[in-house]
Amino acid sequence: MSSQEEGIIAVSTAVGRSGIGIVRLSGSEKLARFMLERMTDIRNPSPRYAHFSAIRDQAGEVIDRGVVIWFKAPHSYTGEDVVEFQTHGNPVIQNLLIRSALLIGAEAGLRLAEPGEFTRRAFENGRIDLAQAESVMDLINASSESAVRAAEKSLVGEFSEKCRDIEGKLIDLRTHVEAILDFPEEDIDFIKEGRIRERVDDLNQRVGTLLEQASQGNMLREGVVIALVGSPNVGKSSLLNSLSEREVAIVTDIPGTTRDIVENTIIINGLQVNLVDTAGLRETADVIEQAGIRKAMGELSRADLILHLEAPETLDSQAELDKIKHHVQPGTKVITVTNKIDLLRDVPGNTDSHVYISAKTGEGIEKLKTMIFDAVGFRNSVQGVFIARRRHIESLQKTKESLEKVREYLSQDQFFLDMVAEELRLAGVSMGQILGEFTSDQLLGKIFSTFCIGK
Ligand SMILES: Nc1nc2c(c(=O)[nH]1)N(C=O)[C@@H](CNc1ccc(C(=O)N[C@@H](CCC(=O)O)C(=O)O)cc1)CN2
Ligand SMILES: Nc1nc2c(ncn2[C@@H]2O[C@H](COP(=O)(O)OP(=O)(O)OP(=O)(O)O)[C@@H](O)[C@H]2O)c(=O)[nH]1
Repeated sequence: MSSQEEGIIAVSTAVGRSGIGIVRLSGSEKLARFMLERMTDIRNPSPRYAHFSAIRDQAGEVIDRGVVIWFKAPHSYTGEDVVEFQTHGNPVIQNLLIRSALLIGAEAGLRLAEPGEFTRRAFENGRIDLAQAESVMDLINASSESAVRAAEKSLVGEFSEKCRDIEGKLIDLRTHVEAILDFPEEDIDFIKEGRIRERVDDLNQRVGTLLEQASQGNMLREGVVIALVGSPNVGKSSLLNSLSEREVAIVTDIPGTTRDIVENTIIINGLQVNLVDTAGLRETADVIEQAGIRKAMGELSRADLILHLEAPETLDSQAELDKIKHHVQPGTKVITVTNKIDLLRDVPGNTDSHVYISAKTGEGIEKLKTMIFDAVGFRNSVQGVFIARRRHIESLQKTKESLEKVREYLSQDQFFLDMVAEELRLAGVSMGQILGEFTSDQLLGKIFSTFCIGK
């Protein structure tokens, strides 16, 4: 286990006042013991024992009394020696503690941690792979219960395990193919009887399933953007509330209530939906409103779906819809929603792109949810969703492309086994990239720099 020369320290809990706040440091055993001796009254530290002790500054003055835990390498989060100072949650205490720790420990190689550096060390020490490291941050940022569950699965390594399994199978298969290349007479049946084909198909299917689960996971992570189009008073805020798992918007009967709320995030059955309310997009001379409009326009261009909301008394919003369509990607799906059907005597039947609802009574809301999920490709019934990132999806797609190429080679009467082997190698490399096996320092830097300090 490569223990680094430098030790790092940071506040690991949210900065602010709270019941308890944790400052932690990670480094060599020598540093950990030295810091414990200088900053606490603990004389015989036991690993993983919650010592209650005074925590002292460089002059021996008590800063606070709290729980101090020493995690002895390799049994810690980073795989190095870790010391946690669990104090009262006050930023003044934490600053004092860190300042003293740096004064005491700088010569022994202690410095402030950079964002994500604890987790980066955990990765570099082989405690977790890159996909797991990324899921730590995804877990912290998860905004729905489904996203938390999916991130937790990735963090314990369920996603990584599937990737590693596929990577291993790709290597086995390539090794086999290369052996045949070297000794053609050895296992010609392997090719003739199509057993190689079987294994490629099996792998392709596994990658496909994983790609589906990862895509769902990425949607849980990033959410989707929905543009809401509709005349004043059609019931946008009411719709938002009935779609949402909690009350979000203010409902009034004064037209124009939502004028300056241009964005709203709601959770629908675990999916984070960023709703851009285009009511705010009316032409205006107001500078502040214009700024809000520009922001909304930026969001709009990424819209995955347009919800076009009408009410029986305002079936005239076609022009507005046409205007919005100019600002989104061509081909963005549109669902027309007629609200307030509780006021109608006859309600027309739903179609694939038109649904009749009442935000007031809740009628049609479930149907609308289903239509939204269909339109954006979210299936909250998919089992075993892992939190995943675009980076992972791209790697899985590359693996799939390579496997498709192999299938194509194999379907020809004559093919070159070395080309098959090479494509299998490429497929394996793509899988390894998910786990961080061949990741450049530059990419690692980029990934960990988006973490918070102390993580
Ligand atoms: N107080 C505290 N809570 C925390 C963390 C922490 O660092 N400190 N974590 C930080 O993110 C998370 C938990 N992550 C952790 C991961 C591994 C180990 C650890 O000591 N692992 C040892 C022992 C395992 C065992 O006893 O079974 C090991 O893996 O060998 C600790 C925390 C969330 N809660
Ligand atoms: N009968 C009936 N009234 C509704 C329904 N949905 C909303 N309303 C009423 O319509 C009025 C406007 O609803 P809001 O949700 O504030 O409409 P809005 O589109 O957000 O309005 P602005 O943002 O102000 O343009 C309120 O009085 C609601 O109670 C519905 O399904 N049936």
